[in-house]
Amino acid sequence: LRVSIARLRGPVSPSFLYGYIPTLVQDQAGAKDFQLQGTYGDVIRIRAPLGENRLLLMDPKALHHIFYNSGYRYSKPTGIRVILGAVLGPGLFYAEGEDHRRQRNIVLPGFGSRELRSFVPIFCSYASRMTAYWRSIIAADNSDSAVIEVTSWITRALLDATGEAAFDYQFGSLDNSETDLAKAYAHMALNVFGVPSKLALLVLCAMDSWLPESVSQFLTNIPVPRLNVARNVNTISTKVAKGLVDDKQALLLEGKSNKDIMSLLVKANASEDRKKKLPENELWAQMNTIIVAGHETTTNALAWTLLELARHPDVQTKLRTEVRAYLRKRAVSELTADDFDSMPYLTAVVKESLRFHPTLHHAYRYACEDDVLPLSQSIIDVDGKVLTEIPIPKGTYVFCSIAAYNRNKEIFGVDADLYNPERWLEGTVKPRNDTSIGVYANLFTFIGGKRSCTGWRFALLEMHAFVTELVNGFEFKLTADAHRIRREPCAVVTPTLEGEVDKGPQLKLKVKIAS
Ligand code: HEM
Repeated sequence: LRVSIARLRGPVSPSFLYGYIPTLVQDQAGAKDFQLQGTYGDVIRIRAPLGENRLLLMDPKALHHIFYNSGYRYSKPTGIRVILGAVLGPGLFYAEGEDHRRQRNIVLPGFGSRELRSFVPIFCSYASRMTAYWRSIIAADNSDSAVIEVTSWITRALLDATGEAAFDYQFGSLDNSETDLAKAYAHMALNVFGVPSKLALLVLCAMDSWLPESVSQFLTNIPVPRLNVARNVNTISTKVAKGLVDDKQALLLEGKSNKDIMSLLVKANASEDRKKKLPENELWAQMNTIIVAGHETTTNALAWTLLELARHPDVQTKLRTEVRAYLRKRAVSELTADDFDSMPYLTAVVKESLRFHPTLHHAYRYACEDDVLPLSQSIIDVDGKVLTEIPIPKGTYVFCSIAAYNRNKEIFGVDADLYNPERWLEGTVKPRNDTSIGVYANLFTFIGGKRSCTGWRFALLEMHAFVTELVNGFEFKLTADAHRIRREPCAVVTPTLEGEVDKGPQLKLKVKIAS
């Protein structure tokens, strides 16, 4: 098969030096993907700096091949990896190949369904503590409503919930936003990964495609503001992690040990079996990884859910009616995971929010060997040749578009571009089959295969707990500046306000005590 990815169709590059990369990544998350998908289909050639060809991919079969059939033959690109390594250390996000397999086998048992279901009371309790603060803000206004910037509250509630569930540790950031850890994490994604300048993108592309890994590693030591933030987060969170590990080790020596994820990791660290062992730096890195992967992602997933509820009052009312009818009938003080499963519209709203606003809009992959990608639908290249598969040379960089896959009309229905939870109840979504992607509901949101999100059940339980508490207690309405809300691409898709991006994450909603 004699085709080169250079002959695939794609947008014209505005610059030889920078290629199309700034246009792709400086726009709002997913915006260019949706536009290009409409013009070129599910496989798009993107020019990178100096004429390099990359792929923007949303074809289901090709993505299934990369994530399910290829083992570790597609790795994370070096630039992204070494920066993640600088923030989080050599944990799951950073590791590749055998290191990754070993780490994942040790970490996964902590994320089993039974273990996580036992965390539901913790999630419900932090949701209710957060809403108690909201009630006092509203009461202080002497009214029945107030405008609240919801992301700063949710992020602290989830930092605390993650700390208690995963590490049996109280971060206390809901009660005190000035703790070192809460301060380090505030705005971290935006400050490290927020829209980079053209020059920064050029350096990142060089790290990904041309420079040896050792040089890229060295470059992460350069004292520029973004990397200073990354290193600062790593220093502070590693200090907390070391303290925690010492505490858990002391408990273990006394023969006491808890069921939280950290206790499990510390036990693994004490193992004599090399395959089950995590060296200490990897142990600290897992904690950093779980905190960052755990709370930034779910915070934004919840923020986008509240925004869509404010945009769709009919959905919000229907959801509140279901939740209240169920809570009245159940009349218990503590909800369980089974209770969430008994509210189908709640689950439909959560699924639709995760589909429409995947918190990570791209997964970045790099072909470590020559390969051939099978396609769901044939494509036509610039020479008019019909292709049913495409050869991928070693070293090809692939932007796997989670955002665009989640809007595939064959899978999610002809109105996939609209927010509509009913699709999950009306049987519109194609049932899962052998070539489906994703660990949950046919969604690519948590990706799939060997590197799928380990915390997807954790996130779902948190989302169900928080949405139940929030819609039961409050009505959400848009404020006058809602038209300025941006889907800011900064590793996780974060709401910001046009013209005020430098102020950090912002989602202001009118929050009214629900009648
Ligand atoms: C709505 C919330 C969440 C979303 C959308 C999400 C999404 C993702 C995605 C897309 C990846 C793969 C990234 C890649 O390989 O390029 C990932 C990995 C990961 N996630 Fe999540 N995540 C969420 C919540 C969580 C939570 C709550 C935790 C832990 C408490 C967690 C822990 C992890 C870890 C440890 C990895 C690395 C897995 C590996 O490489 O083996 N995530 N997540």
